[in-house]
Amino acid sequence: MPDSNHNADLPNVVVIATGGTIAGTAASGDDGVYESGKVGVETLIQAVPEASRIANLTGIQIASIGSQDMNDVVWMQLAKELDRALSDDSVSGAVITHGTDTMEETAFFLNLVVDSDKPVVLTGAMRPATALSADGPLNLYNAVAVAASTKAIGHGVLVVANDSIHGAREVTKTNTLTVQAFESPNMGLLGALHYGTFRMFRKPQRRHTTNSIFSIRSIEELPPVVVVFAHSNMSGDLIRAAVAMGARGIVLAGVGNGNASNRAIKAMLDAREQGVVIVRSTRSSSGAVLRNQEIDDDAKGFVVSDQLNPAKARVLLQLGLTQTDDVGVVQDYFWTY
Ligand SMILES: NC(=O)CC[C@H](N)C(=O)O
Repeated sequence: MPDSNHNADLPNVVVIATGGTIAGTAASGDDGVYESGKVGVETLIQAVPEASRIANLTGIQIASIGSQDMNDVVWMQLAKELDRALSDDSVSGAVITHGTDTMEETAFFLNLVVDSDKPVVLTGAMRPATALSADGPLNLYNAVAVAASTKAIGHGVLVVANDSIHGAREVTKTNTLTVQAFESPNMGLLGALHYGTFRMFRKPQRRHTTNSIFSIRSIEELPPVVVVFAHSNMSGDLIRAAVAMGARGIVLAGVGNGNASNRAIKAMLDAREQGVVIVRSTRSSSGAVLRNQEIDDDAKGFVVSDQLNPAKARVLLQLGLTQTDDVGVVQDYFWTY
């Protein structure tokens, strides 16, 4: 890995690029219309020479996609490449550049399948590389600072954006446009940054990385799991369609306490009879869905998502179904991860 610019006194950090706005380009600095994933990893690294003063950076390009196109195949590649990189004793940590839209899902997936306590930091940008006041360069610099530091060891996979350090389990995208696009609604931040200097406030309580039973070394593919969004006048049609297309799990983005219309609940019970695992999550942006609140989960055989939003509940259910479809065991995963 070492090249002519290698500085033996600095930590080595791998930068794995997947695309997103951080690598996006527009026709001019004030153009909000842009294409994701146009700039390669070497250009991204060269655009932030300050980052190469805090770590030796090695770039790996995994994909060049907007994260709306992120999928299980890229996840497998990404997690296996990350696992390989972190197994190298000379590597201190990794940064993954990623579109912001589904960053929280990829972060949570990696948090559960990567078997290393070295810092893994996802970052991205809300403004393309060519924009006025692009936010990507400082986000990348900050992400490298965290990935290079022993202070970030053992905190699970992190998301760094806009001077904040979030945990993979809690972080969610809460704004479609502004640079302050991420929050951790139930728990708050894990740490805060100021031009690469940072403090960690706490460690995540739930199991992750080296403490997780899921491992990328034993997973080749993930089972089909879909999210169905609840709303007024909801029928059971989409739940029946999910079963017909072969879903092994369905996450309900329920109203309030993870609820849905009688017709939808009836379709969920029919799905259960066919062995489909049902997880009740919520479309509300904070709080938890707990067992037997409004709905008798014990009698119906449903699982509740605790604090995981529907997108993250989908990730844990996919991983859970690689091990079992026993709803008691799956429920335990939702209490512990
Ligand atoms: N700001 C962004 O990164 C969003 C761009 C794109 N939709 C993506 O998620 O990659």
